[in-house]
Amino acid sequence: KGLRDTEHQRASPIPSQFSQEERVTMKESLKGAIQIPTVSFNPGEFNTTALAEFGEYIHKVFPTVFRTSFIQHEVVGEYSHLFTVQGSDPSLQPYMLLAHIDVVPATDQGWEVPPFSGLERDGFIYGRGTLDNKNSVMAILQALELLLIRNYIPRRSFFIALGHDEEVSGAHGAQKISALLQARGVQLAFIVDEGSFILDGFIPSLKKPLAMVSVSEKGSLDLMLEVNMTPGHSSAPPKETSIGILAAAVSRLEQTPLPNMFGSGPLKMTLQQLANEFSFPASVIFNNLWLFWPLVSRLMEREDITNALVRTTTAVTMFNAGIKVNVIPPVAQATVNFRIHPAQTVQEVLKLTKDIVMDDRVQFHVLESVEPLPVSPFDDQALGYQLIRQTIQSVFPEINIVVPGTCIAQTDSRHYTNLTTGIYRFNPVYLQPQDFRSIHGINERISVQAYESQVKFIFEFIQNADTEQRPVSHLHEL
Ligand SMILES: CCCCCCCC/C=C\CCCCCCCC(=O)N[C@@H](Cc1ccc(O)cc1)C(=O)O
Ligand SMILES: [Zn+2]
Ligand SMILES: [Zn+2]
Repeated sequence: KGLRDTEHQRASPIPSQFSQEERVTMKESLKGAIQIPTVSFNPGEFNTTALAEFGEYIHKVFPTVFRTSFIQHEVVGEYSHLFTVQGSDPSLQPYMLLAHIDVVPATDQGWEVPPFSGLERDGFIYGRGTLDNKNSVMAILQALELLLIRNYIPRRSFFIALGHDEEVSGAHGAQKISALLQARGVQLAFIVDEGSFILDGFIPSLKKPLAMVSVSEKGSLDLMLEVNMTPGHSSAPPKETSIGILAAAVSRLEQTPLPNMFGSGPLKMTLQQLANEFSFPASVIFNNLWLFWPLVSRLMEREDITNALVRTTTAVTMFNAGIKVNVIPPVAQATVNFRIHPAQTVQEVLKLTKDIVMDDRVQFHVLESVEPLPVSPFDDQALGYQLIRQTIQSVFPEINIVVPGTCIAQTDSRHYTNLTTGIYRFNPVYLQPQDFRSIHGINERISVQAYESQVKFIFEFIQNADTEQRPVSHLHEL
């Protein structure tokens, strides 16, 4: 099912087998990348020394990529990198692989090894960026380097875009690369970015791992709530202060989750495709969602991660108030980060929020908002989705569940909707719930074997993408 077997759709003509020396080199290169603290702190506030060092580092560890005549390398926005790999067949529409080189900050606290040490312990490489997202940066370039060493020449052109500020919104990296490509008239067949994994143990009644390819991503609304009151002496306080009023408003928001949207958006398709993978009685429940949806939607609300799939989430992330111990505070401010369900809009969330707070003394300031992303095609004709499926089947033959899903966070790919309608978020790496918590958390790590598999996946994916787009039609399946 999926891509038609044409003469060009051979199973990876260059075998994805790497020598012992290559395997050691690839893991050491990843460790070196982790040791460069390319931290993004705030929009416009990055470790520029580290970002510059990272640029030099990739030149050093991937020399063939940089000296190949059909690959053009450009630095965009000072620290982001755009590679244009010219294929031999201009009739094939190009695609793009995305990753980001920046990471969120990390202190040593709670880590088994320092977060920028890149140390290997018991078969795992530890460090900030091992899952998010230097693994992808390095695996993409590593796979290309290994292909080039084997004299590979692609048929289909592709781009590699490595942003340097994804963790603080991508305005200087991805957004600029996107504008540059648009100005050049580029239209892409599809994009592959971070944003989902091979999920293992996320659904209690499903014992098998499943590959979830995110075909949409949630939107967001950063809302600042503000209360202004007359300041005064704390010895004769008013009945309510700006802090008390704001705290009550914020508490109402936390206590009143936005509506459960189960049944709308890509989740329904995800569960329908998963239905037959459950054993009895869960299989009956998932095959009859028309009857059991109230039960399933309630079960999903129970866990934070699955709750994030069924509704717009509300997270109070900042709270500032007070200037001195004996001064009634003039102003109190709180910032709330909403992650918007694909079936809702920014305006709807704003209205619901005002209705919940129901207090005229609370002012609302929209700091930033992004609508949820459209759903990318994932049918038999969808080249990007089918190539990911095909490559999963070959690299991870033990995985027989590949489903479309929704990314609960945001990715740089949102800056590229002007270039393609096919945006797929998938990291070919096994992820368990405790690994999920390590992303932006502590003890982020990747096993050496998982990293090798990721390189193998991209090595095969690039070759598989050389197929002509001849997806299987339903007629041929009859
Ligand atoms: C039914 C099956 C259960 C499915 C469970 C889903 C599990 C989710 C698995 C993986 C998701 C991992 C997502 C990783 C990507 C993280 C990307 C990220 O952190 N992006 C930032 C971007 C951002 C946005 C706004 C800003 O001001 C700064 C940065 C984010 O916060 O979203
Ligand atoms: Zn990331
Ligand atoms: Zn991140």
